[in-house]
Amino acid sequence: AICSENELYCSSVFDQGQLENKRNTINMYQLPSAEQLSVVTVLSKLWDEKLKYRVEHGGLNADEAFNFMTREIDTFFCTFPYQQHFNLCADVKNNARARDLRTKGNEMFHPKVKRYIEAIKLYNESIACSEKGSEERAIAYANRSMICYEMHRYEDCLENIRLARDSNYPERLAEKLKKREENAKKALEMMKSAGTTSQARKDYADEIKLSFDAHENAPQIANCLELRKNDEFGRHVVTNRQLNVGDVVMIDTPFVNVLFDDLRYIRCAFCCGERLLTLIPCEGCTVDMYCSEECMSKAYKEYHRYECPIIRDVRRITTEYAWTALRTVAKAIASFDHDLQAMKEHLDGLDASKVNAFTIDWNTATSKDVYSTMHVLSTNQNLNKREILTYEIFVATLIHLLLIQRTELGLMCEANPELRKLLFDLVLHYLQTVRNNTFKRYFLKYLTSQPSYSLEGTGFSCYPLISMLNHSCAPNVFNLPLRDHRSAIVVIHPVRKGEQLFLSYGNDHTKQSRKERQEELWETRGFRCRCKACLHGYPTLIELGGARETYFQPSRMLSAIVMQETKKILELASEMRCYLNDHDQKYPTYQLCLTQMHYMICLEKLYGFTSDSADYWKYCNP
Ligand SMILES: C[S@@+](CC[C@H](N)C(=O)[O-])C[C@H]1O[C@@H](n2cnc3c(N)ncnc32)[C@H](O)[C@@H]1O
Repeated sequence: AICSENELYCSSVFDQGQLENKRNTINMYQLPSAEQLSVVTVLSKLWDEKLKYRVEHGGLNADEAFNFMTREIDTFFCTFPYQQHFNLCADVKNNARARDLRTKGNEMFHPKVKRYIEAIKLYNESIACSEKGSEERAIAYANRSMICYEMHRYEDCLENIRLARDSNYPERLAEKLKKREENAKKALEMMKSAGTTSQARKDYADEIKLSFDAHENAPQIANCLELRKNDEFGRHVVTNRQLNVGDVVMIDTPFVNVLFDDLRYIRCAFCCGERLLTLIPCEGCTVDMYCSEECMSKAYKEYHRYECPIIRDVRRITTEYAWTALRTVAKAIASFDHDLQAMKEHLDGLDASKVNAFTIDWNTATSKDVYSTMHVLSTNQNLNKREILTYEIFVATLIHLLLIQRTELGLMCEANPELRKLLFDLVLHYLQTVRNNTFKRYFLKYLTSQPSYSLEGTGFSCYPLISMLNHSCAPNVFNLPLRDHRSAIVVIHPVRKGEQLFLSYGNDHTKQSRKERQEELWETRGFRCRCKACLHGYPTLIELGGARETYFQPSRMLSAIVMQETKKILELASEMRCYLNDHDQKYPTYQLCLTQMHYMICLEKLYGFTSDSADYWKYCNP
């Protein structure tokens, strides 16, 4: 209903061409759904009617414009029926919906269909929607055990049987479950005596380590790295010794991590591990699922108590950037033992010019110290287009209202306007830092159609140390997400003593033209790139002579590497490393660029997340 109402609303305000323009203007937020679009369209109307005219014709300076926009948006929320318009409502468990989802799962499980992975995802959603201790939940667990059995995952099958019983599995069906349990135990015994295991077998390299001694105050940084500052790049990291391809110079732990929506019923919301056969639900919302009670309790303690009552609405109507900002606020408040006043005093005394991830002593750092390094990340607010800033104020106002209305923060701020304002400032601040300092994490997803793997996003992460690295469209280091949540910075192009380390923020000269990169970085991150590739006009891979198919079919390129055993990939990576070190002066050539890409894929396979799905498909249809 909201979609058609919204389209109706839009068509009364804009013609189709204008509407397209609005969508494009804010396309860096990658707004895919009609519900998210409705935020943009409401905002567009507001922007066109009031803000744009005043901001552009009112002769307002930056501060005045900011205050004017904040006031106007505030007034808008006081008068506009936004609750109905955005269909905002508390997230409650719903057994009828859980039953519907389970029925759809059963259709996927049917012997003629056998789409087990789809069935499991539907059962997981059904479990997330069902009430605690309900028959709906118990049956969904039992159905999941049935699929585990079919996939020869007997330990997971037994775990689901246990979960079903704990959730009051109905007596009338108990016999069926008992039989399955006996069969699973027998099959497991047989496997054990045959020396095989029913669970997925993993083939990974040993844990990655720093290639040099660590900094005295920071065990996660090689002691050759130094933080500098200049007008051109702001803060940046240089090396005081030569670095070669393969050197590992940082291993950073993200301050926040969010999982993308399409993985919600496949991976743990806290540790991001792929656990689709045994996920358990948060009891407060229908959004997050976890691999264990331990992850669930850590998530709740670290951030979820503030997210739980609002996350479904926030996810529905905003974007990944907004969820990441919300999580940052929640984690920040938790770092101060949920004492907003203490947090305010800390922030009032914080000298942002003196604090960063290189100045604190990580050996003794408290959660407040770590939080401070996040708080001082750059925002580029001065460079932001006014329209983007308006969008951010709009989303911050919406999230702030939801936090006040539905979480314990409402009570904390009730009698204290200063704390209420602090909360708004924090949401807006993190919306801006997140856009500037967030990095996408990847995993190798199994593709049944090839069969092979492709690199897919798992979610967003924001790091204290990695955020000090600037961008280059021809980067010399690579951000490698590790399986334990952390990320390693690995050299992919030799860096001479005194030179700066550069990451790619996702815009590489091999894939995009200079114009495309410049525009995208300006739109999404708010800066004009002045890297070597932009200054010297480095060509794309296709311009360098690459065959179109090789480039546009990365999965084929991947399969040759990724389907190999770990030992073989280690050998390949070693050969590639030598080639990249020996020929760096010739960069960029087709062979060097391609080898660099292949080298990064080897690292992903050796140290990153790989989809477990490869192990399931032989028992079912894609
Ligand atoms: C993740 S932060 C990097 C650290 C940042 N220099 C600082 O002082 O906090 C990203 C910001 O650094 C600046 N930056 C990064 N790469 C750049 C580049 N190639 N050219 C110009 N500015 C860049 C931009 O302001 C960008 O928004």
